[in-house]
Amino acid sequence: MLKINNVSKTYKRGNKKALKDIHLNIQKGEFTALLGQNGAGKTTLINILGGNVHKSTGTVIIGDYDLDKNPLEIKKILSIVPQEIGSDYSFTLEDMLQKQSGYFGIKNNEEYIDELLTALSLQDKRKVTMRELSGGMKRRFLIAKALIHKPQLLILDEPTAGVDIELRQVMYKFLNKLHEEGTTIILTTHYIEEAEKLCKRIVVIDQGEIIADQPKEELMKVFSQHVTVDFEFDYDIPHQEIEFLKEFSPRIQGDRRLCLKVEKNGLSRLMKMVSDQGLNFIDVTVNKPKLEDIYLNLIRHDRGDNHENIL
Ligand SMILES: Nc1ncnc2c1ncn2[C@@H]1O[C@H](COP(=O)(O)OP(=O)(O)OP(=O)(O)O)[C@@H](O)[C@H]1O
Repeated sequence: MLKINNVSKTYKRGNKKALKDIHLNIQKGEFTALLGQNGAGKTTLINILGGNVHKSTGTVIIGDYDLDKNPLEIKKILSIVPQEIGSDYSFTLEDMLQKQSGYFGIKNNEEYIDELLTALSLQDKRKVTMRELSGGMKRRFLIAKALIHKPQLLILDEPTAGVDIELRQVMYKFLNKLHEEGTTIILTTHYIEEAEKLCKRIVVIDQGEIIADQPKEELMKVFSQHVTVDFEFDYDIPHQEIEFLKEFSPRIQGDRRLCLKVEKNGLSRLMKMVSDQGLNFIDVTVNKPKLEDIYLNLIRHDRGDNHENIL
């Protein structure tokens, strides 16, 4: 569905290399998360796909079309929900969706407009103008607008930023339904648990490069060889008292919580060491890594950051 080959982008201003030789191949029907810190290059990549930024090198094929040769054909099968909420403020939602249908040459689209507004909990806002919507409603409306021509590939750039939890659930349900119906979806988000919940494949981009690209389950499996063990104390932990735990990358949180990283099969050895040493903790929890931990680990590793340990 999407083939990105050797794509790089250097912005003239500041001679900034925002993307460095990106390769990405996404199959029809996949639901992919594109994760990365601020400034990683996600929006640049999305803007290239949307034809708003010219790539410096490389090729992009969407469906059967080359972005450089058939941009108009691509507009029919790709839709991007942008981060910024800039839209025409003086029309009602219904009017805007009618106009958008007309733009794609679709007539008598009332039924689908109704379906979209209902699925995104906007049915009672159809006669309301954009100006009168809250930020979260505007975001949901942008999704409706992007879907009016039933695109095969939908890219959402942080669709749930600033949307409250309940309405995020409405959006998740809707995105899952689209995925089940066969739409290929790429989602960027800063809510990692959102990617964990929705997406089947995780792509991590850092400083303009793809540093991870794996099915979510595989990524989680590789990293779940390790668990974190948190010991809680009712006194401030002196560093010399935990020197013997050096091999478990100790971190102290808030003076009284000691976090250790341990291989799953090393758990009982750790517990024995702690007990032999007579460490006087009041609580202990064992946590499997979440996607968020894995993601932070990948990014830190890529940057050669290793300031996790305290000893
Ligand atoms: N028009 C531009 N001119 C010059 N540099 C730019 C331009 N747009 C983006 N950049 C730079 O390119 C890099 C990648 O930016 P980009 O907006 O793609 O990141 P991002 O991953 O989308 O970040 P965020 O999560 O904050 O949206 C950043 O260093 C940014 O400062």
